[in-house]
Amino acid sequence: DLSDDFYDDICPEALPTIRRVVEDAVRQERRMGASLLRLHFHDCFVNGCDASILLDQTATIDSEKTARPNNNSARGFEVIDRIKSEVDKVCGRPVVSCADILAVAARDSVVALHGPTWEVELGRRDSTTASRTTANNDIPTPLMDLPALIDNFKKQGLDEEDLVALSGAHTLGFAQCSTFRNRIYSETNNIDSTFASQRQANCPRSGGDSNLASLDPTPALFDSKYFSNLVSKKGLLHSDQALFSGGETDELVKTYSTNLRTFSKDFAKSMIKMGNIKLLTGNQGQIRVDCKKVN
Ligand code: HEM
Ligand SMILES: [Ca+2]
Repeated sequence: DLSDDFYDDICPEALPTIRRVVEDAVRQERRMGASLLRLHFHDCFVNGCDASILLDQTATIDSEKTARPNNNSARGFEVIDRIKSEVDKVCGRPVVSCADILAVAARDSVVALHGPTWEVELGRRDSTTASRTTANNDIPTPLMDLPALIDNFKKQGLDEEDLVALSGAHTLGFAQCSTFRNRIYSETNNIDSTFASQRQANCPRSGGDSNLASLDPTPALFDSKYFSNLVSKKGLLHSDQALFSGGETDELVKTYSTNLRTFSKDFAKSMIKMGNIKLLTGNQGQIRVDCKKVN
């Protein structure tokens, strides 16, 4: 249903415009690349990649923005709005969907932070609904163990290799103290003790909930440090370390920890797969004029 040349005839300037705005935003704040990548993930895991995450709360819209995984956490919405208005301007009319913008912005963000590129399949349409409940239920939590993560991804049609490769997105960006406090204070087995005390310095037992720590040592560079960190028991989230904790994904983590080329190739492949979860196409849904609301 999708094709990589979907906008070539109707608006050839669409993709270069998205890239320009993303590059601009990442130049101003490198973390924005991570945030945009995560938005696409949180969109796709809730009823497919249909830009449902962008809808604001109304009498009829059950906004996902305040769901637990997104509230005070998901960011980059203003950049998406800027992209949408520039793209609609250059195209002369609203022909590019918000869901496609999220998918392309995620790819361009990875590229801007020196990661791999891939062809984004295009032609997604935007939803007319959102679901806070589904966001709460279907987006994985940082407290999950390996079997729960595998199960969670399986429900989206993604396998264990996708889980490991896509978790490698945590080579970019930051997490708040509240998401890893339990790990650095209460876990003893599978955590490097020096790493735990270093992280405790900026994440007290109580308070400082939103203090940030980077998910790997190089949060603005797409590299394999996330995986080498896991091998040395320095994963920040419980769910990160779960991928290297004596289970069936250990071998793949080890492979990625020393092989950026393999990780990059598999990441790109799994991003395409994630970007194809349960899409609206053809005349389903709509092309929103304003990504924040239904037409
Ligand atoms: C495997 C299950 C996953 C869990 C449990 C998880 C959980 C989390 C948590 C708790 C944070 C920190 C949020 C905060 O403190 O505000 C985070 C950040 C992030 N996640 Fe994940 N995540 C997962 C998979 C993914 C995937 C598949 C992607 C993208 C393909 C992704 C991309 C990111 C990025 C880029 C950040 C940093 C965002 C920023 O700095 O703004 N994550 N994740
Ligand atoms: Ca990194």
